[in-house]
Amino acid sequence: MRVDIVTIFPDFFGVLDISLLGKARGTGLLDLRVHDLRDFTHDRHRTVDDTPYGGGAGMVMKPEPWGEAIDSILESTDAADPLLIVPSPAGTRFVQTTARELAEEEHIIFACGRYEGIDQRVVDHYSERIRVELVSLGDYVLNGGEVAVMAMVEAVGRLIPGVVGNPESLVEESHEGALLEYPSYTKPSAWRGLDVPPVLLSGNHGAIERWRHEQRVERTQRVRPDLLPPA
Ligand SMILES: Nc1ncccc1[N+](=O)[O-]
Repeated sequence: MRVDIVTIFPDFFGVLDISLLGKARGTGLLDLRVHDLRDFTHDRHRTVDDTPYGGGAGMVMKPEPWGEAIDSILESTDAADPLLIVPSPAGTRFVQTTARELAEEEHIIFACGRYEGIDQRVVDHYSERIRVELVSLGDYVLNGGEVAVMAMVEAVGRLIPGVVGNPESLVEESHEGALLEYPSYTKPSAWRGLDVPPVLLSGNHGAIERWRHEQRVERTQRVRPDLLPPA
């Protein structure tokens, strides 16, 4: 999979050189490229935004640099059907099924805009040429799309076959099914007066599986009843 990120804060994504995603980049499983939007400006101040037509607070990102940046990426891709994702609070909610769907994509371009947004014509122009999706990480306000893209790249990247060593560890996770995951324990069996639930030390795999399922149901009912199928 190829992923291009366009941002005015390219250094923000330096952290993607480490850990699992860093390894995936090294082995070619993930071709991640970060672009500085200001490299697609031509004025001395490398201007990327301006005041909004119609008035109002904040600044809006100018369409021209975005057009040049996205055109340059599209001109360099082998993908038949690249997807442009614009993180936005006005987008559809990013959930685990979104991550799974995106993990099947050949080429994703992430456009990190400021919260005030990118000139609407960028979305309108590219919607005529490729798939464009506004995606929201959650109902809160960030100053820009970078944090959202970091989360999305991690959630998607770890699902790419070969990125996570043991695919088994991807299965019993929160949000894979409707239920949240069960609590986990490791050595020592006693810590600060707290013991590991004895069933987990019993070696009785049937009992352990039953206990784990009960824990998932109880936790989901307590924390996220909205995830449970209607009774
Ligand atoms: N919540 C957000 N706020 C600003 C930009 C992007 C956002 N998001 O969720 O993708």
